[in-house]
Amino acid sequence: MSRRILLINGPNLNLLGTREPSVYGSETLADVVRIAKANGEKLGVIVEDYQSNHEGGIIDRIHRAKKDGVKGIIINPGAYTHTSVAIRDALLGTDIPFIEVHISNVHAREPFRHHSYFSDKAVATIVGLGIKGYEYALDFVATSPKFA
Ligand SMILES: O=C(O)[C@]1(O)C[C@H](CCCOc2ccccc2)[C@@H](O)[C@H](O)C1
Repeated sequence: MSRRILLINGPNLNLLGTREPSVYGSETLADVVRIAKANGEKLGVIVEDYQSNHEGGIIDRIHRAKKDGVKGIIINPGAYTHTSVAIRDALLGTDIPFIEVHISNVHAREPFRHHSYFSDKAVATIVGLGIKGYEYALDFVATSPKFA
């Protein structure tokens, strides 16, 4: 059975491509998802996607992932990166390994973006590579024994 991978994007990432192209590029979230699903086909994995502007919605989707047999999560928590113990707890509670992705280099931005509630528990954190970061994350999640 194909490995199931869940791609989660947090608040405001639905605005990708519409504002701040110098920071986040001009591609849209639909582009990110389309590319991920296409790459998933090539890699022999199933990519499910979810985006929410609401913390509880993200938490509920993470809870469902365990029941759904998801083997790996790729998450860009958006601004919840810097605030959400609740989403951290949901991820840890599922025992599903995850990779954290940020489009921008958060470490080169405002100080409040330098801390993540996720990085210390992530298998890896990819920052500053634009939407390519999602592709690199998927390549790893799809092939690493850490996500088998
Ligand atoms: O660099 C990233 O991927 C971020 O997770 C993006 C978040 C912002 C989500 C995207 O917000 C947009 C707002 C307007 C236009 C496009 C994106 C930001 O709060 C994090 O610090 C870093």
